[in-house]
Amino acid sequence: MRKSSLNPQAIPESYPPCFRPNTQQSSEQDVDKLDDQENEEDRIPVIDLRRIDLEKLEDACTEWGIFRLINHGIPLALLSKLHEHAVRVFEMGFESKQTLFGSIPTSALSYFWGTPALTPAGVALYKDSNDQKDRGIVNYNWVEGLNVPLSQPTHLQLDQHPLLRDLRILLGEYGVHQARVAKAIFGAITQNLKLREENECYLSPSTGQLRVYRYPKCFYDNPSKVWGMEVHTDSSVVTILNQYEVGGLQIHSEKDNAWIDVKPLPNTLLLHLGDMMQAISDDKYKSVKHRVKLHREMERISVGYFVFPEHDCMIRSSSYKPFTYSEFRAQVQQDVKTLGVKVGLSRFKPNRNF
Ligand SMILES: O=C(O)CCC(=O)C(=O)O
Ligand SMILES: [Fe+2]
Repeated sequence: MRKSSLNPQAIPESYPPCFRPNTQQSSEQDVDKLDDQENEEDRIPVIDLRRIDLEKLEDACTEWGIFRLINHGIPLALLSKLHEHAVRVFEMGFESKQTLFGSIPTSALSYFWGTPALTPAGVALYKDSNDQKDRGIVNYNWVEGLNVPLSQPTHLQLDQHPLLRDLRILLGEYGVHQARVAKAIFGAITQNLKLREENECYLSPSTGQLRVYRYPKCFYDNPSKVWGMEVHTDSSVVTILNQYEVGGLQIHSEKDNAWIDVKPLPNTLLLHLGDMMQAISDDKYKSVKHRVKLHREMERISVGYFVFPEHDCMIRSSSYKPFTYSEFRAQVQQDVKTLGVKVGLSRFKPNRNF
């Protein structure tokens, strides 16, 4: 697997212009927040997928909202081919990527940058604003991404683009594994939470989607002002993340009231609980807050799998008004457009007036 084998001259050409060096520099110099904290003990729980320990899983869900998964059964060769193809796609010139992806239906694959918020059609969603300055360099999330809905085999629409077609085929294969892993974990959580059979619609594999991200090297001279991805919680039931070998992900530990670096460990996946899981569990489990920091010297590739409830499945709990995932998503979209941020579950508290 290539860590950072790109020709340094070629890098800026493939970056969106505002992530390139010398586009816009801040006046302040700042301490470097980018260095990994070495030697810190790793306390994130580990769940063995071959033999799920229900008690350990319950502790991980209530205390952390995130855990590592080992023995996930995904072939290493698939993981490394996926990485290699992703690097090659992102390495293309920025303008070429825009032209290429502009010619492909977003239902098959879409390219975005500057924000992880997308419309249901896979198009980047920004705050409504007449003022382009609102989208200054520090307001962007320093990330480029590919969004791939897994519901239909759409690689046939990519026949004109062998690299993308091959990437889509690999993602299809990876998606099958991700759905298997999510189902196994959700099954175990169902037992722990004693959910009833009528709650089967809480996890719908047909809603699965993959995101492939590239976080650029940070050329900005004030890195503490910019994030690869700003603090957020995921809207999903669960998210499964592969951060390969370059770290950057940080989670917020409610217990310690502190940010913790999530170090990459070889052949290990991370599972986050999302907002829908928080609601399903009646706030017993928490949707974990997380963010991604950048590196000066290294790019970072990660792949996330997100799975949701059936869109019209009613989520009932004593902590929130009954709502469907479609309603939740529509509210998030409206908040991102009008406020620039996701408000999330608190919108659905029983006594909340909008
Ligand atoms: O790239 C990562 O490590 C995290 C991505 C993420 O948090 C997201 O897509 O919601
Ligand atoms: Fe996330």
